[in-house]
Amino acid sequence: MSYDTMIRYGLSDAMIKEASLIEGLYIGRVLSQSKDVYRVVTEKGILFAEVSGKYRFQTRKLSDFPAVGDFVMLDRDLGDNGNGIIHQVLSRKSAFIRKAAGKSAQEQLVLANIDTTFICMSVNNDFNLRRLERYLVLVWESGSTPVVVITKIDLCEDIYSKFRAVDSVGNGVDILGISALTKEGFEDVMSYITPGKTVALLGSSGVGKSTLINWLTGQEAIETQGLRNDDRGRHTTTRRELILLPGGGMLVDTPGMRELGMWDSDEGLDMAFQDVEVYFEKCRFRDCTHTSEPGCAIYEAIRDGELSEKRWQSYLKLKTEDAYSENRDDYLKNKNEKFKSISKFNKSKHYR
Ligand SMILES: Nc1nc2c(ncn2[C@@H]2O[C@H](COP(=O)(O)OP(=O)(O)OP(=O)(O)O)[C@@H](O)[C@H]2O)c(=O)[nH]1
Ligand SMILES: [Zn+2]
Repeated sequence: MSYDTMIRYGLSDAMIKEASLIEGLYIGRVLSQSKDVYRVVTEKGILFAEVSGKYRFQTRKLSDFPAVGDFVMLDRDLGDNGNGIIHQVLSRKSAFIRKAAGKSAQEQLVLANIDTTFICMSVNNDFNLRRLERYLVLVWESGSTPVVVITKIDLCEDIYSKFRAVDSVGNGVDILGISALTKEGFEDVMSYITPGKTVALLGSSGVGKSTLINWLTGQEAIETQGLRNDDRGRHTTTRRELILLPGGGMLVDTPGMRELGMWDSDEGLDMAFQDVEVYFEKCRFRDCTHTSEPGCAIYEAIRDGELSEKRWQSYLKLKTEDAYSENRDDYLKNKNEKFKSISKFNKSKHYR
């Protein structure tokens, strides 16, 4: 079977392998969702679909239901004879989960299979390192890789200082500067949105996410180009919808941080605060609580100005809220390769 279209939409070898074990069904990817109805792209076109009755009945956790970005197994690949039926969701490589207060069974999937998440922050009043730290944890937790995108750099005289500030909390994540006005940074952004890759945009209202999407899509989303479109009536692009760019990569807007809720384990936090945690093993006592013990490396680092008191307070605050990430090793491996090319731009153009 040929999967050319689906591969353009990010279908991985692992997913093809997983799907090959399931007989008589077709692969699709969820582009958008409206209540229980999913808009799904398949090898042959775009159709609407719903989960099967059995699926609905057997699924205990909300987050096991399909969401935007999921690859699903359907009973058909064209919508000529009514809505398709989704029987299965293929294993996710990353997932943004909305934490509901209380029971984990109520956790809801917001976005799946995101490769890179652009944390967008503008140079003006939106610029806030404490919030950025939270975003970083949230993204690590999802299993996708964060990239900090500083927007509206045309409004800032000293972009170098912004880069350094972000770098002080980013622990080596890639940092880009863009301006929709001067068209700066386009290539750097596009270097992440390559064929088969899915990039999500995260950031507060007004930082320029829609502007960036319009800029990258050249005003018009072309996801239906070369495909049958079984949509009745005209399709207009809405929030939280996968958009296929002319060059082959995909883009999706996310709801704000508040809508995504908080987190519930530790790994994302560890990843985002490596610069803090490096001191822990230097404390004199193995079980140091970093409060009043003699020989506490955290205390000494703050005293000597190596670690900022604010940074430590952020860590403590977020630690109680917890975080999670599974892709730490992958990231570190990739980063070393990617860093060579990307940071060249940042370092040469903005840092110095
Ligand atoms: N100077 C300048 N203004 C920009 C730039 N990008 C966006 N803006 C302006 O910032 C404002 C907000 O941009 P949007 O793209 O709507 O921001 P958003 O993040 O999509 O905001 P929400 O739709 O509320 O989520 C608009 O007035 C844009 O014209 C930029 O690069 N430079
Ligand atoms: Zn200590």
